[in-house]
Amino acid sequence: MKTTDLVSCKRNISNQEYILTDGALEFLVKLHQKFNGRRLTLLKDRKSFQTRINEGHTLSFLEETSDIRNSDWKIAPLPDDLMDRRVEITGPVDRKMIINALNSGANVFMADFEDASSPTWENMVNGQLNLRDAVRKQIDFLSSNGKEYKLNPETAVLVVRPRGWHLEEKNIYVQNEAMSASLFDFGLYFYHNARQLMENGTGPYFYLPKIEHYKEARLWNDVFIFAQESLGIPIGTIKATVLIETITAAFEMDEILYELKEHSAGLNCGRWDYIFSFIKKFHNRMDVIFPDRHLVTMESSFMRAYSRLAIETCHKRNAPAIGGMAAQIPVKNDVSANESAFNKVRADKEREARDGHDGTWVAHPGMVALVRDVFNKEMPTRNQINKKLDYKITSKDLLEIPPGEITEAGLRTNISVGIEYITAWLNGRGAVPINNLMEDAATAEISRAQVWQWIRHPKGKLTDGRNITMDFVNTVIDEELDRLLTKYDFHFKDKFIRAKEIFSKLVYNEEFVDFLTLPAYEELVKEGNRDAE
Ligand SMILES: CC(=O)SCCNC(=O)CCNC(=O)[C@H](O)C(C)(C)COP(=O)(O)OP(=O)(O)OC[C@H]1O[C@@H](n2cnc3c(N)ncnc32)[C@H](O)[C@@H]1OP(=O)(O)O
Ligand SMILES: O=CC(=O)O
Ligand SMILES: [Mg+2]
Repeated sequence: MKTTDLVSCKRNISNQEYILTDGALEFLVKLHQKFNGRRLTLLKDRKSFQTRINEGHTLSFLEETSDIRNSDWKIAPLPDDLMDRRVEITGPVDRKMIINALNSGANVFMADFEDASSPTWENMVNGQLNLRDAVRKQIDFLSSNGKEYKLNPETAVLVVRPRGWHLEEKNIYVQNEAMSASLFDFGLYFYHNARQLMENGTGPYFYLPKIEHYKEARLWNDVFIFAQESLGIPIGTIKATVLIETITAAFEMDEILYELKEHSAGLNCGRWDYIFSFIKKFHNRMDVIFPDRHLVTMESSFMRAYSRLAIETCHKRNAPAIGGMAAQIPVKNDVSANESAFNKVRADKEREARDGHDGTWVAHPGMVALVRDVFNKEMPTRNQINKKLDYKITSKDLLEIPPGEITEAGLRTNISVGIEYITAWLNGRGAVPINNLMEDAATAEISRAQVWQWIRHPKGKLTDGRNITMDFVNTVIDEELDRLLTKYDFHFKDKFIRAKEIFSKLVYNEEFVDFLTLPAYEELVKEGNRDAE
């Protein structure tokens, strides 16, 4: 039996044969056979740890790894093209957006299979095809309005973010198991492009999302070693930046850098998932409740503490600490709202640069020049890793609850944004502008998690004293759905209704659902299968 006979592909779309070649499938099978068991065990560990937290266990820095925190070690030296990352643009793996992002003037482009992408089979396969073409500098695009897109001579350094460990790619089965989405995204990009990237003078670079424990970073490191050995590429060629975007990972920053040290390209503050993770991990705790979403900002003391701890930890280990995403994007046809959006992004980036970040993320090409100017002023050198800091952050600082009120407007926004975002996701878009803000899977997670918590928490009351009951939420969901249907002139009505059902289940389900993308993905798979019939 050939190795490729072990794989079955549930969907068939044009051109997938250029990505799912026999060699690539063989590589995916090997990754699956070697690492999927460990992935599943680590996911079980996440569940048992959640049970412990539900029973009252609080987070603290780990005893078992104190040697790693207290001893002197550094990550391996970084390649030259990762030394200056002052502006990093992110975006989905859409063909036009890849070209725009690579041409945007940013130092780095993070091509995102994760928070910014809806994982339809079409998006995932075409994303791989687009990246393959981009790496070979053979990517172009003609839009329906006749605008032509091609790469500039100088482009951003490409970094790819595969999906997180919790997700599966249900269109690919190895024997009777669905493939891990992380191994699928990583494996295909690495297999097709690692050598070409090296010939281009760069390398296979990754962002790693939603890690909850240092052993999950160890798993990635072992995947990297195996992948490099399999293709005969020197160990340490892969470089990966880990997003610190779960509350548990905030207590294990040193450990995560240590696990990946020959492959590490530092840490990034994934602020939106971090807020979500805090609410999720402590959803059962009566001393934890967050106010309206817009009141939880990087100025909130627990968020400032976390980003400062990331910077301090990285610099101690000679690693870059990259800042996060301000959600403001340029506002069309409203000069003062546009100015306000730019001012907010400027203030956010000034704080990050002054605190010691070595670069940061932007959501939109229109923000690149602004953020570059801020970092040029605040950071005249290629990075500021040499700035060794001692912010003296404690567990208590990381766990401080942000103060503030819960309002009816805040509840309505969460419900409306949640339903509108899930609708876009079911339509194949993973990042969308809503109310002049970038919304993606991470920001939408906060919205639905807050509604779940406010319904159940004794302090889940509006400022005027009304309780946030299921009945009240139900009424608001119906009203917001009607408003959305009218706003979109009843286009995508079926999708809105499906999104409302998914959102409602997420907030009514007694057990907190780990990720909204899990039930929403089931819907995508069902729809894909229907289309294929
Ligand atoms: C929490 C996190 O994980 S953050 C990281 C994940 N999230 C993201 O990456 C979101 C990235 N940003 C985006 O997807 C987009 O900016 C959105 C959805 C927020 C707004 O997109 P749009 O409504 O299309 O913006 P807008 O109409 O102003 O775009 C103007 C042009 O800029 C392009 N553009 C906008 N954002 C990007 C981007 N991030 N990358 C590349 N091109 C972009 C558009 O494609 C458009 O190009 P065109 O003029 O050639 O047609
Ligand atoms: O991935 C980034 C985040 O903020 O979440
Ligand atoms: Mg995230």
